[in-house]
Amino acid sequence: MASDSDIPPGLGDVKAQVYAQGGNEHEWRPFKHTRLYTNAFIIEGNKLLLGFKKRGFGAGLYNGFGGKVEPGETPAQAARRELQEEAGIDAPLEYAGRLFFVVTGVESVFDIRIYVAREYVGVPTESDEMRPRWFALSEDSLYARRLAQSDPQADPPIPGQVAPPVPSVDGDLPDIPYDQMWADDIYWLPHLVRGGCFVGRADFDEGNVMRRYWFGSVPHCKGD
Ligand SMILES: Nc1[nH]c(=O)nc2c1ncn2[C@H]1C[C@H](O)[C@@H](COP(=O)(O)OP(=O)(O)OP(=O)(O)O)O1
Repeated sequence: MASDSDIPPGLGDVKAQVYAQGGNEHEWRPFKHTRLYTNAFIIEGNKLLLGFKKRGFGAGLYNGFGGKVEPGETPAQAARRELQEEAGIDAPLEYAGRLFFVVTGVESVFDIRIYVAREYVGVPTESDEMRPRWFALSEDSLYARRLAQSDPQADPPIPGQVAPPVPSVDGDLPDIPYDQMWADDIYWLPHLVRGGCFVGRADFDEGNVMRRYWFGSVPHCKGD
């Protein structure tokens, strides 16, 4: 387990096993305000549903479905509402992790609760904010890309990384578009897909560049 002094400020009292970190020559940025957000991912068999963000923060990138937790809501309630609003579907979302992002030019810090479901009800439907699209979830696409992009000093081997490609039933679906996603996603999405729980922080410079980052796995998923 990472010692308390390794856990980045903002993540609270958490016991985590670090599996990726970088930019340690930089200090973590100080922050004043945090704001709660959600982000939800749907996995169906060997497919992952993402949304192309059409407007607002992160426009032009693929991501899960989510947004701000409104007053009076729990994060779990907000996650379900946002999934309905942005993708037109309902799902039994389960907590998977917590991510903390400090972004240049954004005054409050993103404190994001991540959720996942392996079933859903309804038909994924384009909204004003998001255009849903399925991507292929093969071991090959997840881990080969992660290996290719990871910082060699940071990543201990993860079981499954060198698994041969898994034939996809939906063979014509595109691979997960990590080059059109937030730079942190490649570090934790593979954990989410495998059913793991995680915590992490990244401080961003302009242009989707992580200045300092830290991701760890946690043994039990505890969230609200
Ligand atoms: N570095 C990052 N990596 C990532 O994967 N998701 C991030 C991220 N930084 C922010 N997000 C997510 C959190 C959240 O789901 C979304 C930002 O929320 P939005 O901008 O969609 O919220 P809005 O202000 O539109 O909220 P609503 O109006 O409540 O939908 O982007």
